[in-house]
Amino acid sequence: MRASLIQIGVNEDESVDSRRRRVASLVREQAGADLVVLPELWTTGAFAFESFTAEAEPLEGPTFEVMAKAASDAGVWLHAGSIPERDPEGPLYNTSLIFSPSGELAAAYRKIHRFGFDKGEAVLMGAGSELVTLRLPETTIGLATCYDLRFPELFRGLVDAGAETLVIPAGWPERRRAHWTLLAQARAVENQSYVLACGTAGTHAGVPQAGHSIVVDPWGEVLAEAGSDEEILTVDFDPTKVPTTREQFPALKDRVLGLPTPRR
Ligand SMILES: O=C(O)CCC(=O)C(=O)O
Repeated sequence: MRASLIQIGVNEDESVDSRRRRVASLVREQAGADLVVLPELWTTGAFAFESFTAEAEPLEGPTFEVMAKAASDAGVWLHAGSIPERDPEGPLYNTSLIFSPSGELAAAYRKIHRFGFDKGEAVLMGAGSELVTLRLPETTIGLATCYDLRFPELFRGLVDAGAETLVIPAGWPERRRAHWTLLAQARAVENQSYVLACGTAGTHAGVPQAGHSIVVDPWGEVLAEAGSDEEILTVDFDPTKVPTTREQFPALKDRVLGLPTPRR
């Protein structure tokens, strides 16, 4: 299976519309890949809090339209990263969109763990509440977004729901790049799954981005890693390695569920 992670740069000197068009043409160039992945909130930048409200769009808004077409033009499964979604009856959400090769919306995932503690995304957006997996022809993907990477229980839930390949768009800052790489490998090893984590390049809202998109196999080996600049990271991987790894080293079967919480 071939995946292309498009690590685009988000810089304020490019309008959201031009970026949409540019990204769509990069997606089209990936014809021949099975799965294409984009970063988190790439229309605005994950740290451009001030733009979230102005640039928020309905699920089936301009990004949806352009990305659905790009997926069908390229004939690829497209994880179109996430958008600031405006729910007509609720708050904004950080929502990932996945399109089939015919341009149909196949899944949407609202980020569960919002980043920022008492500011930014954590106060501007609502929290998703549903785990999302999706069967592709060769693997079942499980969805998570950026800060979610810090919460192993989410990934256990995805594995219980059948996930074999964990796909994680992000706008992870350079300052904590070591955590990004370490956690991507940890999630792969502990869940005996592939991890496809697509970061952002450039600097937006004064926050230098880590880039370093990464693909890790179920044994924890890094198959490919990008640098900090714009880059398309293309990798061929064998999805059958997930069941093989889980069979040959069946640690997931040794989980002890429902451990009592310690007394304080
Ligand atoms: O957890 C981190 O260090 C970064 C998370 C983040 O930037 C995000 O979720 O947007």
